[in-house]
Amino acid sequence: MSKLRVAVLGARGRIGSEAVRAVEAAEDMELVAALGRGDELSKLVEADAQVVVELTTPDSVMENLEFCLSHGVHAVVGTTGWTEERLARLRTWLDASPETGVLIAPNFSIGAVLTMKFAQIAAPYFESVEVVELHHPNKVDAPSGTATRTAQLIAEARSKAGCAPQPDATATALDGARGADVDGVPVHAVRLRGLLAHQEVLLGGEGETLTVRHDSLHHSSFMPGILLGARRVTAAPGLTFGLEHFLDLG
Ligand SMILES: NC(=O)C1=CN([C@@H]2O[C@H](COP(=O)(O)OP(=O)(O)OC[C@H]3O[C@@H](n4cnc5c(N)ncnc54)[C@H](OP(=O)(O)O)[C@@H]3O)[C@@H](O)[C@H]2O)C=CC1
Ligand SMILES: O=C(O)C1=N[C@H](C(=O)O)C[C@H](O)C1
Repeated sequence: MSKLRVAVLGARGRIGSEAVRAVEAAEDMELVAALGRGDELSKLVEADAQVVVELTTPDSVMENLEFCLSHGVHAVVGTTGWTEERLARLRTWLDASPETGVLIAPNFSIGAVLTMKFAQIAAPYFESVEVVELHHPNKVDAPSGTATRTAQLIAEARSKAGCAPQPDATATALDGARGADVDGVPVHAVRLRGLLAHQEVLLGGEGETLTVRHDSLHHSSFMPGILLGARRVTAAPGLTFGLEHFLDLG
């Protein structure tokens, strides 16, 4: 059987360099290009890449995806910075390339995907829910894509269940003290040397609390998800948002 022809964009970055090694080690894949900032995207076409793994930065990802979709190259995207406006632009490119698939995964690690699922299940049963994400201090954005997605899923679950807004009697506060408000869910971002990528979802009800915590201790935690995404995206035209859809978690 022929090998899947995979290219990595952001190949010299923290996660990109780990992805290069993972693709090279995968028996069913061939690494056909490993590009960094400044490299010509035309190399993707010259290398006849079937799938691009996009692990660059929020300021680069849109241009890269526009190129991929206009050349019928499927994409597995880990880069953060997704807004409704960006997703709408991506959908117009996908409409023009209906056989091409894009997976955007806020987080490729199985534990983080399950954290989001568990938080979604638990959120309607507690009065209060807050998200705390903790990352290395070189991370470019805050809050993390994972925390934003977690808060959105929590808010959706609570709205569907008809939950009241969360209690919070704060009358005065320093700016930022209550975190960022993502659809009514407070999200707090910690940046600390020594950490990699961690998240806690804190849920509170009368006389009890529940904490769902996940820790990515090494970039290797993201690799099985990236490889799964690359294997599945070629048969999933259009936009898939969240690795859970390829894990049959709904
Ligand atoms: N979904 C997930 O599971 C995960 C997602 N991420 C996300 O992945 C992204 C990258 O994170 P991280 O590796 O830590 O960041 P890094 O800054 O270490 O890596 C980004 C790399 O992309 C390069 N780059 C920038 N623009 C381009 C371009 N146009 N073409 C090719 N390469 C480019 C950068 O080059 P230069 O340094 O020269 O600018 C850099 O080498 C972030 O958005 C992060 O949040 C990270 C981990 C897991
Ligand atoms: O920049 C990182 O490191 C990570 N970024 C992603 C995010 O913003 O959620 C995934 C993970 O948290 C690591």
